[in-house]
Amino acid sequence: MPSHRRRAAATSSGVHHLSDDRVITGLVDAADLAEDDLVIDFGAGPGTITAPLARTGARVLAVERDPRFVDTLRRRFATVPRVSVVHEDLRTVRLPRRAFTVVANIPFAVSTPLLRRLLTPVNGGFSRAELVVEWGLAKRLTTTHHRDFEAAWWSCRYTMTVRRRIPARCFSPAPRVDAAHLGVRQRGLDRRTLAILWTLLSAAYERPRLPARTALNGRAPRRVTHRLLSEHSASGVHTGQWLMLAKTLALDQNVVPARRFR
Ligand SMILES: C[S@@+](CC[C@H](N)C(=O)[O-])C[C@H]1O[C@@H](n2cnc3c(N)ncnc32)[C@H](O)[C@@H]1O
Repeated sequence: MPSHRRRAAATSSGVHHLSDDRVITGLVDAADLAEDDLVIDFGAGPGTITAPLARTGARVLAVERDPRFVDTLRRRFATVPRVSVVHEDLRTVRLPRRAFTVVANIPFAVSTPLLRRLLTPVNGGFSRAELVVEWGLAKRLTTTHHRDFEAAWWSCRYTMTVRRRIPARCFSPAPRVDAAHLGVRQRGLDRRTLAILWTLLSAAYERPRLPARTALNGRAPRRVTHRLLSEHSASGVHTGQWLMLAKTLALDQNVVPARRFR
């Protein structure tokens, strides 16, 4: 699509295309894809990121909701068998069971629904991502203390790193706020540790005003929670402390995690 038409389409649909080649290259390079890896470009638009992803030799799923972009993508990649264009909503499209990577610049409004689909389940194929997200969201995700259960769960399961700040001028048209290139990698915790982690976090965040070690009474031995946690409530506990506690308890066969994971 010529750039003036892309700009017009973007403005009319409120989408912000990446227009800075260094940012696009940074996203694709950071994904470190090997031939035949599976990578998903959610919100592929006219193929800004799809094209360099395809050049890595990986197999690319370009997911796009807007039929005009879907037409563009189908024409542009008609002779590239490694690219499959999927005309679906990223919030509901079926996700692959085999291991996959995500590299995407999606509208800020659907960042959290997408993260929820990728980072919450324990059985999915998702392993890592290089994402463009709103700067404020990136800062909230990469802090070490979390106000809510969901963000705490994500940050215990995945390392999340701001690789760079992306100024608004790197998009066309420019959004009102800056963005971030966020890298996401699985920590590779085993299933029992994950189950215990879930049990601990849900119990502590259910009673957010209590010191976490009090909220955990009955879920974990007091001698361990009192040694590893201070008087802080759930949001005052560092991600590293949650991980240490879960790994310690995973070694104790008397600790039984919540039913959901058994
Ligand atoms: C910010 S643009 C990015 C386009 C391209 N990836 C780029 O970086 O230039 C976001 C794209 O996501 C698409 N989109 C928005 N909501 C979507 C949804 N729920 N499911 C799939 N695609 C969506 C828009 O149509 C648009 O093409």
